[in-house]
Amino acid sequence: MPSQTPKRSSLPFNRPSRQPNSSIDHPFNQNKGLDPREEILDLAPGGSCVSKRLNTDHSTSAPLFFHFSSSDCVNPLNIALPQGEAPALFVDDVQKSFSNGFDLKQKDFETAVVVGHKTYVIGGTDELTSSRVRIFDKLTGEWVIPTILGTKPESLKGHSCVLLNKNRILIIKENCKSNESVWFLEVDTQFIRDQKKKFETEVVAWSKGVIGNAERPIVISGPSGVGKGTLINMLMKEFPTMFGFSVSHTTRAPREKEQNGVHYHFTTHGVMEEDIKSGKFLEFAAVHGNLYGTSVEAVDVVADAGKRCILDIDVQGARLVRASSLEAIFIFVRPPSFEELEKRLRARGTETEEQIQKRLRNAKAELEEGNSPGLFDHILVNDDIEACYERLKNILGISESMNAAPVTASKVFDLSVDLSLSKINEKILINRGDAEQKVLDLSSMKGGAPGRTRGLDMHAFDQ
Ligand SMILES: Nc1ncnc2c1ncn2[C@@H]1O[C@H](COP(=O)(O)OP(=O)(O)OP(=O)(O)O)[C@@H](O)[C@H]1O
Ligand SMILES: Nc1nc2c(ncn2[C@@H]2O[C@H](COP(=O)(O)O)[C@@H](O)[C@H]2O)c(=O)[nH]1
Repeated sequence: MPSQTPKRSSLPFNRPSRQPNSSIDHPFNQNKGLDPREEILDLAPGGSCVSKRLNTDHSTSAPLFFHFSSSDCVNPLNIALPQGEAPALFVDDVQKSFSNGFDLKQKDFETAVVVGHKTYVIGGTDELTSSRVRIFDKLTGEWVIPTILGTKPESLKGHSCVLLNKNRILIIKENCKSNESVWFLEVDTQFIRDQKKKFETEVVAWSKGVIGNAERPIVISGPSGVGKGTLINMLMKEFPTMFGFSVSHTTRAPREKEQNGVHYHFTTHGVMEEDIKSGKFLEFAAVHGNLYGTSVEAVDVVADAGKRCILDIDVQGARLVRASSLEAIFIFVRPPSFEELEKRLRARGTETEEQIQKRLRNAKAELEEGNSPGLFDHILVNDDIEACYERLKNILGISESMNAAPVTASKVFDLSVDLSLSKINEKILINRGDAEQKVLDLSSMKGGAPGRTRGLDMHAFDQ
């Protein structure tokens, strides 16, 4: 993959490429983040609801602890909890009645969290199974393997969990850097409820937590040939550390000089349809006779690189993203006239006459759609390219001086083994054995599965 964004003049088309090691932020979530009517955490101050493996030494008989010590973490077994120390249960025990107390067994790398009548068991006994998810349904007495959406953590060997607002489980990975440690498993958010209807199965979805304040992604739409790609390339060239391009999938054939994985992920109808069915796409649409779509991963890659994500998608796709709550800024680019649009499309020389006619027919409908109330936040007329680019930068609130400014990265901590968590309102206290306690602040949390959960802050306890 080339390490440079192709220069505008170097390609007969101007679709930007993804810049390796550049980025943006965010995935969206289809449930528009948390429902503002719901509290993120509903425990009384000082309450805790923690599930963790007590000992991370794989070679020893380490018991798995489930703590039931608040109303937020339902005790499905109706065990009378003693004052003080919480009871220790084990994953294998979940399906038993527990009428005679607790059977103590070892299970490495597994934790369990109870949500209503379901117990979510996260992890397994080895590297391969360490991020699997199983559900024990107390009503049916059966184990269920759910459909799992989103990008899962590579390995969860050693982790602690806490239930948030009865709809998502916060998982802190042990023994890694803080920027890799925060994960969410959504179990009953609006997104999960929608997906359950679609898949007609149990569904859970992973979402990686992003520490720091990522800027809103940018969706740029407009008719073919209007200059979207040209403007995006200018932005990425001037601000290479600030923006990253969401590389779409398409079933159209590559143009000369277009590279797979850089300008598009070129694929076939069959493969793309399968991927759509399995929930890999944030949005997709049939455009000019081909399928185009933005995968969840395409946006995540940019977010993970710490950059602001730019999506170049058609109006149908913009509508879907608007509904999905990516919480993006939506910009529609118009040509100064229809004649000028046709001139640019022909001058680009990338389409056959038949394709140009099709694109021009579709442009008429898109120009109408661009006026739809509530869809686009900004309309840009691309007359003179330099003037239009200046207006785009104004919309995004950026100036040349920002280019020199260092990217402010959140401080990264090492998270040791043997963590324990407690939650106090919207803050999670991370106890790290002898090391300094950390606080994970969820009060500005946004986004969520199937993409990233953003707006998190982690700092030392006394800050
Ligand atoms: N303001 C402008 N004035 C004149 N030509 C322009 C202007 N903006 C872009 N162009 C040219 O118009 C052609 C189409 O631009 P571009 O490829 O960026 O369009 P696009 O909107 O990304 O198209 P598509 O949706 O098909 O990818 C290119 O050859 C580009 O150099
Ligand atoms: N809905 C989506 N539309 C997309 C996506 N990627 C590109 N596009 C739009 O398709 C047309 C044609 O692009 P071209 O590269 O064949 O000229 C253009 O309007 C793009 O904005 C996508 O992922 N989803």
